Amino acid sequence: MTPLQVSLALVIDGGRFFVQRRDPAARRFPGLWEFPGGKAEPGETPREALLRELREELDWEPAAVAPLPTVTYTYPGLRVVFSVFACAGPGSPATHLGWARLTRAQVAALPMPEANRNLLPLLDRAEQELRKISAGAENWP
Ligand SMILES: Nc1nc2c([nH]c(=O)n2[C@H]2C[C@H](O)[C@@H](COP(=O)(O)OP(=O)(O)OP(=O)(O)O)O2)c(=O)[nH]1
Repeated sequence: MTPLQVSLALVIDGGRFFVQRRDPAARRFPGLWEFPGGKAEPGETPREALLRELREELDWEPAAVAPLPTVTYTYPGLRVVFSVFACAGPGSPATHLGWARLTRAQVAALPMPEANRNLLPLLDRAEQELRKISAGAENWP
């Protein structure tokens, strides 16, 4: 099974994570909550896919991006490799979907796709990794 390459953003502001609600009419995981991101296009690096998805989905560009460990998850008939990045920056993501900024505990209580349970440990590391790469950066925070 060729894995699907998906880039995801843990967008952090004030210790809270940005989540959005999938379309209730979506083919897969209708109405569940998720992190912004999506499938990489052929030839794209995970980071390029991330930045494109954030631009397309949220009209937003992060000022700081920190890579987190990759997570692989196998759904029935679908293997997904998640390239996860902690992101922060000024401005507000804009989406037509329902959205919220929530604490880690609130995110953990949301109905999300199965795979996301394996992403939760990364929420603890996200802020820490961002601080490391943003040390000295002017725009953040
Ligand atoms: N964006 C996002 N996708 C997720 C999360 N968790 C999770 O299992 N996924 C899955 C759903 C999709 O199969 C895939 C992301 O692909 P996508 O966002 O480009 O595609 P899509 O919603 O149109 O989904 P699909 O019907 O094409 O599979 O990863 C998550 O937190 N965020």
